Amino acid sequence: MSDAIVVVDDLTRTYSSGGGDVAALAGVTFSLPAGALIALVGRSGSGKTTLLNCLGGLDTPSSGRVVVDGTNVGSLDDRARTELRRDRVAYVFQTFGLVPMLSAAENVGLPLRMRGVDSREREARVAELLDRVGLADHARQRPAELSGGQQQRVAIARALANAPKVLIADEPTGQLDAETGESIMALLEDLVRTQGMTAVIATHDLRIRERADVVLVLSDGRLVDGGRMPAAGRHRG
Ligand SMILES: Nc1ncnc2c1ncn2[C@@H]1O[C@H](COP(=O)(O)OP(=O)(O)OP(=O)(O)O)[C@@H](O)[C@H]1O
Repeated sequence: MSDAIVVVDDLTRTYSSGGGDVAALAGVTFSLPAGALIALVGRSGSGKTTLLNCLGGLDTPSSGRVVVDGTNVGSLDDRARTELRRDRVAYVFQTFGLVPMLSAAENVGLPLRMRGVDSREREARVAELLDRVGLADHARQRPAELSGGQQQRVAIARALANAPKVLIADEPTGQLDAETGESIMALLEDLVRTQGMTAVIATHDLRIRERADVVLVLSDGRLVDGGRMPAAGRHRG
C-alpha cells in the first residue's frame, strides 16, 4: 500500500473519567489512498471526533499507530506536531473557527503569516484562495458580516492556504441548512478531485456517501465497514 496517505493500525484511545474508562476507539485499522474523499459516519458518540483528532495530532492514541504522509503522528514532539498541523494537515470545524475581528482575507492569510510568507505573495495567494471558494467579492468582510455558508467557505480557504495533503473536516455542514450544506460538500469534493488532496469528513449527512470514495463506519469505537483501501482516488489532476 505504498500510495496510502493515511495508515491507522490498531488504534485505541481510552479516556479515563469519573465513571471509569471509556474506549472511544478500540482497535481501529484502515488505510486511505491519496486524492480520495472519505466519509466518516457513525452514531453520536461512536468515536468520529476522537479519530479525526488522532489523525490531526490534536489527540494522542492510547496505543496503536497513526501515520500521515509518512509521519508517525503519535511520536511527534510539540514542534513537529505544530509543523504537521501547519503544513500537511488542515482542519475545518462545524463552528468555522474564524477570528471575529479579522476580515475574510486576513483569516485566510493567517496560516501563511504563521509560515512567514511575505505580504505580496500572501495577498496573491489569499486572492486566489478566496476566488477558489467563490468569495472573491467578500474579502474585506468580517465573519459576522457573512452567512454561515460563506463563513465555512472562508474556513475552507484558510485550510487550503498551505496546500495540505490531508483535510480533516468535523461536521462541516452541521450548522448549515441542507442546501448550503450541499454546496459546501460539493466544494469539498471538487477540491479533492482537482487538487489531489485527501479529505476525511465526519458527518451525519448520509448524502456524502454518494460522493465518497471510501465510507468509514464507526460503531462504539470500532470500524464496522470501510477498512479496505480501494484501488486509488479519483484525482483528475
Ligand atoms: N475528553 C473526553 N473525556 C472522556 N470521554 C470522552 C472524551 N472525549 C470523548 N469521550 C467519549 O468518547 C466517545 C466518543 O466520542 P466522540 O466525540 O469521538 O464521538 P463522535 O462520534 O464524534 O460523536 P458526535 O457525533 O456526537 O460528535 C464518547 O463516548 C465520548 O463520551
